[in-house]
Amino acid sequence: MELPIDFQVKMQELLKDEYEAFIKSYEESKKQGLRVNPLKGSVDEFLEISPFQLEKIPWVQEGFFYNEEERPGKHPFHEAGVYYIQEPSAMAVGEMVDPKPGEKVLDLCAAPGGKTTHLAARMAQQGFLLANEIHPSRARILSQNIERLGIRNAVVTNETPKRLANRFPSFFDRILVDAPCSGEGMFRKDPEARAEWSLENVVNCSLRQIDILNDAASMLRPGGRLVYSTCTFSPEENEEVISQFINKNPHFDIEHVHAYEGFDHGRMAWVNEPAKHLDETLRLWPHHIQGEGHYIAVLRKKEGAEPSKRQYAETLTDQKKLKDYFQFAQENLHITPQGPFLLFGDHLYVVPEEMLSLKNLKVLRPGWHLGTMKKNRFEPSHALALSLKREEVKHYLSLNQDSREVRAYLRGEALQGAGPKGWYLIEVEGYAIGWGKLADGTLKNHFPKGLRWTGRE
Ligand SMILES: C[S@@+](CC[C@H](N)C(=O)[O-])C[C@H]1O[C@@H](n2cnc3c(N)ncnc32)[C@H](O)[C@@H]1O
Repeated sequence: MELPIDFQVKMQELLKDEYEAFIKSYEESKKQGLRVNPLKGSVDEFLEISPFQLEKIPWVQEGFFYNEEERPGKHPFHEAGVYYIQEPSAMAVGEMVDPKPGEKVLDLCAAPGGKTTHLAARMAQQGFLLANEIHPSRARILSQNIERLGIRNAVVTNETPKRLANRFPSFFDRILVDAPCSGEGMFRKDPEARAEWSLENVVNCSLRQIDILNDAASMLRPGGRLVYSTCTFSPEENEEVISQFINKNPHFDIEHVHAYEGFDHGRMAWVNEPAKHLDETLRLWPHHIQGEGHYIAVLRKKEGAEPSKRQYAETLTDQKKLKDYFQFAQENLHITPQGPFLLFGDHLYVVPEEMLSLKNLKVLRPGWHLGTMKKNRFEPSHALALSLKREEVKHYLSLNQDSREVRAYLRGEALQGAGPKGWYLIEVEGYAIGWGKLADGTLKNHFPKGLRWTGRE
């Protein structure tokens, strides 16, 4: 593998005796990982039917290594959001954020959603998760992944950190800044990261990271936890960013976190003015663990006063407008998702409790999308299907993972069905994968056109 020469020289100077082991790791193949989504079912349930050879990743509750020749991204389980494919080291970050159900959590640089979906798993559908991404096309992918994983309590925005900081001062219990970086830790995985790398870009990245971190810090409530992570090795983007930030913000401390076997610590000697406890931050090296390079710092804001005035989101008060929705729920569901409701055009959402007003912000998903108010009827959304369990619906059709029908459904074909008319939750091995609408023995396919397996087996 061809690595930039300046990068090699720099790493040799930094790592000295360790350099040889480090550079040798580039000859080994990268490790692949998937994280089971507990919002869909337990790890044990999945292991009983998993067609993949899995090996536990020690540092994450639901994480597994899988073999290179396996293709979990092309299995119907992927469409059902049963797992998220994620680089194993990256899974350590969500574990360090460690959000709890009911909290207010911000993922500031969130696309494509690896860490957001991990945070959502820990929050167990309770609380408010704001997932933000600055690039519009990446924000759309983030939003799709949130839908696929069946997450009910997330809002997706496409904003700059600055504009969010103005709206959410001292608000969140936990914030993740998974910062845009020079990507040195992904060289083994991503040829583009190798091609784009330069010493100058490392410096530019560090300047941007400081700005993002400052904005994030202002959105954290007193006593809250802020996690900063990168997938790069350069001290300028890691120990240096954290030292500069802590030295200028004495109301923040670096927290001690558990280091799993093979995890290393931030290097005091790599910066001029190291912050206190900088050696409590974590470094993950590809020659010490089965994963790519990462850096993680966990910070805590000291206790202090919180702002008293907040402008909360305006939600729907006149539920008469929702007659068709309630009728749909009565006919097809055993539950009736309750508000706070929000109508965004014709689209009906349930917004997370305690959500502030999003007026004038670019919002892709203001909450749990239930469906669309059509003329005299309600049409349930794909997001609703993917977030439902069998016991929550009146009708379902369960397909086998190897069946011809499941592939036909994913291609957008109609299926045969028998039973009362109505909306059927289509499942693969008990995991919801989309809607079908039954009439006269035919289940009309409602798997979204943009997601269909056209041209695929
Ligand atoms: C390391 S990636 C995030 C990966 C993501 N957290 C995950 O686990 O899937 C960093 C993200 O920051 C975004 N970004 C780029 N410039 C930014 C800026 N100035 N402010 C905030 N985010 C930015 C990038 O578009 C990118 O999606």
